[in-house]
Amino acid sequence: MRVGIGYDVHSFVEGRPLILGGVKVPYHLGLKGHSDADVLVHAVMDALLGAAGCGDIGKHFPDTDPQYRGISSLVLLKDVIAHLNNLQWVVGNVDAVVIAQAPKIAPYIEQMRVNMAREMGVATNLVSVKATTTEGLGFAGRGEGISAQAVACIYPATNPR
Ligand SMILES: Nc1ccn([C@@H]2O[C@H](COP(=O)(O)O)[C@@H](O)[C@H]2O)c(=O)n1
Ligand SMILES: C[C@@]1(CO)OP(=O)(O)OP(=O)(O)OC[C@H]1O
Repeated sequence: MRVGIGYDVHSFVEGRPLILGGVKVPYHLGLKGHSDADVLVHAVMDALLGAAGCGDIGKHFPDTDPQYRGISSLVLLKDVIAHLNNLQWVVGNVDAVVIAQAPKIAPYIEQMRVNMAREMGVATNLVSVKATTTEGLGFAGRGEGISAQAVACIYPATNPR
């Protein structure tokens, strides 16, 4: 069994949708990025890649490559899983936290779990998403952006538990 950690931050901008866990969350601001800037999926991918010792998303999907401009991060997540499966790793579970002062994301968390679990080919109960504010402190508290942290556990395909 191996574990990995992921962390990502994106700043708010006007004129883009806010995509978290593949869900379009209603809000007057979106996140800035080369892809759809889905900070939650990015943290999850980095945790998975880290567990397998395979670097990070910037290595696999460079933000200088036009093919990733505006891409859904769920597509990239599916690619990360294919990469891990090729190396004979299977996902045990993922746990993540979204750190945002606003908007309130609790109503959308179940759909985020469903979306990510579908792309990962695992049961929804193996994908956990939580949310917290920072009680007004720091960049998240000032409403400048959103961060996400994730941990992932992977197993050898030959010994999945
Ligand atoms: N962007 C967020 C932040 C938090 N939540 C939910 O609210 C609960 C209370 O958050 P605190 O930071 O005050 O502890 C938290 O447990 C989340 O369920 C949210 O939905 N969206
Ligand atoms: C996801 C990628 C894809 O080009 O672009 P961004 O949306 O800018 O996201 P970031 O978290 O900066 O990671 C880099 C890239 O892999």
